[in-house]
Amino acid sequence: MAFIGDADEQNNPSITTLKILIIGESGVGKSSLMLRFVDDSFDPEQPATIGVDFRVTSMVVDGNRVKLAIWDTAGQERFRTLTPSYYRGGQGIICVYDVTNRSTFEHLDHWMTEVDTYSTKDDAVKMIVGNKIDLPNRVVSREEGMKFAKRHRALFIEASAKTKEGVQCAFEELIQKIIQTPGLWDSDKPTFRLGQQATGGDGMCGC
Ligand SMILES: Nc1nc2c(ncn2[C@@H]2O[C@H](COP(=O)(O)OP(=O)(O)OP(=O)(O)O)[C@@H](O)[C@H]2O)c(=O)[nH]1
Repeated sequence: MAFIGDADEQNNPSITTLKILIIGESGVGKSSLMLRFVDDSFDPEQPATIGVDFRVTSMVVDGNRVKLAIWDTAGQERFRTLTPSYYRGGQGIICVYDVTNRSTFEHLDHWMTEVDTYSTKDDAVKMIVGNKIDLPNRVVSREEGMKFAKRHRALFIEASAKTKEGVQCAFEELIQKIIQTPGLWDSDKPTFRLGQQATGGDGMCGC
C-alpha cells in the first residue's frame, strides 16, 4: 500500500471515493489521528473541533487507487444535532477512545448505538481505536479494548497520534476491509445493462 499525489491520478485513476467517519468522546484524539494520517503532523494543543472537519487524501490498496474523504466529527455534545448527516453513505467508521480515560471507553456503547441508528450502510466496516498509548497512565487494557471490538464485530487497534504508532496501520486495515467487502463501495455506481437498451429486450445490443 502506498500514498500517491494528485499527479498520479491520470496514470492510476481512483476506482472509488470512500467516506470514512471518525467518532468518539471529546478529547480522545480524533482530529489528531486524522491529521497524523493525512499531514503526518501533531499539535499538542490541538483545538476542539467545531461541528465537523473534513480532509481528502488518497492511497493505493492492492494496486487500486482509492480516494478517501475523512470526516472528523466534534465529540462535544452541543454539536450532536448534525449527527445523522455525518453518517449518510459512510463505508468506514473509526470509533476512538483514550486508553488513559476510562469514561471515554465506557461511552463506546453509546457511540456504537449511534452507528447502528444512523448508519445507512448495514455492512459499513467498524474499527475501534484505543488512542494515546504513548502516555504512562493507561487505565484501559488492550484486552478490554479487543473484547469490546469483538463483541461489536469491529476491527481493533491501539495507536498514538503523537508517536504515529498504529495510525497508518489503522487506516490501511480499515480501507482494505472495505475494499474486500462486496457491494459496500461498488454498489452505488450505475450498472449498465445491455438488455435495457435493446429494442427487442432480448439482452442483445439494439444498435
Ligand atoms: N499524548 C498524546 N496526546 C494526544 C494524542 N492524541 C491527541 N492528543 C492530545 O489530546 C488533545 C485532544 O486531541 P484532539 O485531536 O483535539 O481530540 P478530539 O477527539 O478531536 O476532540 P474534539 O474535537 O473535542 O472531539 C490534544 O491536546 C492533543 O494534542 C496522543 O496520541 N498522545
